[in-house]
Amino acid sequence: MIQMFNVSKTYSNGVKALLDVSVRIQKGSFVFLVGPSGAGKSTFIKLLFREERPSGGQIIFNGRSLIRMRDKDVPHLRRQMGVVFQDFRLLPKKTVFENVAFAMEVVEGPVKKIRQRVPQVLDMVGLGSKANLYPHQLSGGEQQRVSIARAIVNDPMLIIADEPTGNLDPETAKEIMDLLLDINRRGTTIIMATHARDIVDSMRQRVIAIEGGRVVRDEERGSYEKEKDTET
Ligand SMILES: Nc1ncnc2c1ncn2[C@@H]1O[C@H](COP(=O)(O)OP(=O)(O)OP(=O)(O)O)[C@@H](O)[C@H]1O
Repeated sequence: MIQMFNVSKTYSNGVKALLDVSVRIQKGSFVFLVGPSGAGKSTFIKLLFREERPSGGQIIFNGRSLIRMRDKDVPHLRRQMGVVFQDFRLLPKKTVFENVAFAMEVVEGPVKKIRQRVPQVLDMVGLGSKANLYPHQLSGGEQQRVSIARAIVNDPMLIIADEPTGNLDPETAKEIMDLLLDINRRGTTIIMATHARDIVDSMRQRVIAIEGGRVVRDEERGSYEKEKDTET
């Protein structure tokens, strides 16, 4: 579903955030993106979302080149993706229902479908009874559930999550991971950038490690850090 060929990104200030990155991500997979602060994880994610353009190389999403894609086609691209951030990014003056409905309104979903779909998705993330509350009336974990509901409401092919558990305690983080895994099992591809070593080590999914802008490790059932060589 995603192919990156020799992708590099140099920002206008000369910082080389990514260098010669080539990866292929299959539809339906769950991928962790790990690496130290400043390694290039967020840049990787921004390129997929076409928030940034690469300086070199090629990116294919669902058969289409993100390099050649015209700006007017970017909203259509983004409709196929849901994004989840560390800081939730909910609209504070809208209720839970309205926050999720808003994501459908911006893509001009019909009112009838919105009324049907939003409660369905809120039930799925375990917030069926909190539809009329405002974000400040929710716990951090609940706010992240709203942001996940918003990310999946338009039934995207891909969820991109940038440190989704970064602001949550370990138990709540685990619940959020169970929810993401559940969404993945229903067929949605998930790419998650994280510093959460315990989560990565317990889930044993594909791990792409980036350091200094380069992919230094790519393992099918990987761990947060390179496992020590047991041979002597
Ligand atoms: N808009 C920008 N302009 C200039 N340099 C940038 C910009 N965004 C990121 N960088 C630089 O690019 C490099 C990679 O940053 P990036 O945010 O991709 O790292 P990261 O792995 O996501 O880090 P973190 O784990 O801290 O979020 C860093 O050196 C950063 O300072």
